[in-house]
Amino acid sequence: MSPDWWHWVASTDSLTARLIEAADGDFRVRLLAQCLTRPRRDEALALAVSPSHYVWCREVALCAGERPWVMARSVAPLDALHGQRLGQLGDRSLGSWLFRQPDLERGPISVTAASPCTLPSLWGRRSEFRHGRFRVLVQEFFTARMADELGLPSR
Ligand SMILES: C=C(O[C@@H]1C=C(C(=O)O)C=C[C@H]1O)C(=O)O
Repeated sequence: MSPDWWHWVASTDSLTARLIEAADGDFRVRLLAQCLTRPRRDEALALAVSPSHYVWCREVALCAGERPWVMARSVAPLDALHGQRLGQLGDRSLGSWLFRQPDLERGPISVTAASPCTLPSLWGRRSEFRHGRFRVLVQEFFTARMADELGLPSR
């Protein structure tokens, strides 16, 4: 992986904050879906939950203006979701809420070249955030559009 991509994929601070800066403030979260659903098999494994148990799922496009730079899919087990009021996030960034939690912990970031989302992406990463008993697996896929617009290499 090139150092330019490593700067994005391996960062442990808020991706939202980095995107706001890179997009010169013209950053938007486009909510694509927010629902209760069964996790994908790899998500169930990562969260150590049964694939038959429902999870909270949120899919967004993190955009510079109208142009998707990152596609994100976050899934959280329901048992510790109560009282987190994430259903009202709407087009506010999940990160803007996560990084306000004083006891936030972030697990290791795993990287993949695969991308299950529709838009072509060059790199994907995922990590688990914890805040008390609350856990959320956050998966982000960096699009080829972002690479083009930021002059990032193809790998
Ligand atoms: C975890 C963060 O939040 C980002 C925002 C998301 C959202 O609004 O659903 C999802 C994943 C992240 O890319 C972050 O800012 O690092």
